[in-house]
Amino acid sequence: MAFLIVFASIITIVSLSVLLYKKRHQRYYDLLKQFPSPPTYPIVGNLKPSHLVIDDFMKTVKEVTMHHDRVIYWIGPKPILLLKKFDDISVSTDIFLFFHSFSQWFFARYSQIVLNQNAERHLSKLTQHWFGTAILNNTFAEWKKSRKLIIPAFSSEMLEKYCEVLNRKSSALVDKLKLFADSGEEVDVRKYLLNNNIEGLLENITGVSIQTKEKEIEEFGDAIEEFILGVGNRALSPWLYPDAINSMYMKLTGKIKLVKKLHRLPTQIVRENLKDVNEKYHSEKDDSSKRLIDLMRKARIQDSTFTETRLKDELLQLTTAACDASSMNTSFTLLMLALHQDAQQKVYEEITQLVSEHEVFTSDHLCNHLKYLEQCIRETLRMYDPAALSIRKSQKEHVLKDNTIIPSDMIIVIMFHLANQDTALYKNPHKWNPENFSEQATASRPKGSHLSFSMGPRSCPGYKYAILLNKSQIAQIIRCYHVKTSIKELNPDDLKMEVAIKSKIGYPIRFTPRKKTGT
Ligand code: HEM
Repeated sequence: MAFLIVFASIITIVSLSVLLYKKRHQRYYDLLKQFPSPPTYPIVGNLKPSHLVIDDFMKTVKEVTMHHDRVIYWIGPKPILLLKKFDDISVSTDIFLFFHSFSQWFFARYSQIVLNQNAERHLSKLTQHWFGTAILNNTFAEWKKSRKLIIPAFSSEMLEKYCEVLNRKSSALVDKLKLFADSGEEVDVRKYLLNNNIEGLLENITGVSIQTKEKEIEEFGDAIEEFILGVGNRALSPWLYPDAINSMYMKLTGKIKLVKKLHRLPTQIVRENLKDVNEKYHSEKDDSSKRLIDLMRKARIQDSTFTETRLKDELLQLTTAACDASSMNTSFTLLMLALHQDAQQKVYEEITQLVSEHEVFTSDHLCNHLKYLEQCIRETLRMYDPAALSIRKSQKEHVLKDNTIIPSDMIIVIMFHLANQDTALYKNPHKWNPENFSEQATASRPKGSHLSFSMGPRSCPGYKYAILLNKSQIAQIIRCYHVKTSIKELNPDDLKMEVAIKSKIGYPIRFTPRKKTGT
């Protein structure tokens, strides 16, 4: 009798579990039917061999999303939702949308705005092996702490202080380019910009010049570039997802050396600045400083989860996010100014009206002036996004504006780059036109529709720093040099999409001293 009762109980529990599992997943699969999908094949789903080539990734995304704003793409049995419409993904501050989303939340406990709700990045674990664990790839709870640590270091008050270093570094960059200007040689500027950005950011973070570490900066810059390529490759190679296999692959291919190179400089900086943390902090008696290194010192004392290793990882991830993206944007903007001589002349006139020949740029110049240059920078960001996409996982169901429901537990690829090319927002989205960011044109679009820095809780904390840095570099270069390029135009086929949109043909620029040309 007892046996029968146990047996019946087991059968009931198993049956109920299966039923519940089916019920839960039934809804998931029913909801997927709302979205279009390309024709699928057994086992592989929508995956084709050409889709796994990193250089062709942009073609794949465009091909898959060509006819629909929302598409389900099957990688084998795993569905991924691709979104490219601003309305679906962004957090508009428009009053109508605010009330719309509030009523949705109030009545349905859902929200249609993906970026506002999904703070967890998907595939974060794939980077931890190389990149440590910090703001970009930590768990939700730990990410919140990282963000709290970093945000005050990029407040408006701190940004004003950083401008002196930015201007000094940009001036050093102009001096470096003189070598190429004298020889008349065309040069790919990106590498110089990346190293210049690293030097400036680390000086602003620590308050100490790291100019003496030229070799280490160069090694770090190379490692950042190699790392970004490696992560893109791993994301497109599911067989490398298990850490053990990836580890073996890295050892066999010698990529393990890259990890050492990537961590060497941040480790040195954290060790030099945070050893004897208690004495240093107390002796300085300055607990109001918002410089990142001081915030890190305080965090080290007050919160045991901020170990030396974690702070090193925070520094590594922040520097990587900041310097690579900014160097891409300055490179593309210089290339655009070289291709659009009329815009370059306008930028030059704006600079010469603001400052005299040898006058040093101030924080006021960078923060409050050079509006046309800023339009050129923003338009370049829109067309050549340094962060083209983000991958999130929905934590709960989301109701979109037209009542379509995104299932919970869904991997969502948010295509910032395609959202920035929307014909509903920009008349001629594939043409570089700084007037897209004139005051009038900006006011005519919904607020928050330009997504190059993302929106919502995981948006870029360094966006103002990025604009100031790029303004400082370009203003100083254009004041001294006339820029030209041998490229006739940049076609879609000349571009590739890693995490960033990049030029396959580089960023070749010829610098001619202004006095020689008389312009
Ligand atoms: C042109 C330059 C830049 C662009 C286009 C850019 C773009 C972005 C975007 C789109 C995201 C969010 C990705 C997502 O939603 O998943 C992001 C995140 C981030 N950016 Fe930037 N960024 C730039 C420069 C900077 C700078 C200068 C800094 C620091 C000084 C910085 C630090 C970060 C950090 C730490 C995150 C992660 C935020 C988080 O996960 O909460 N970025 N950036």
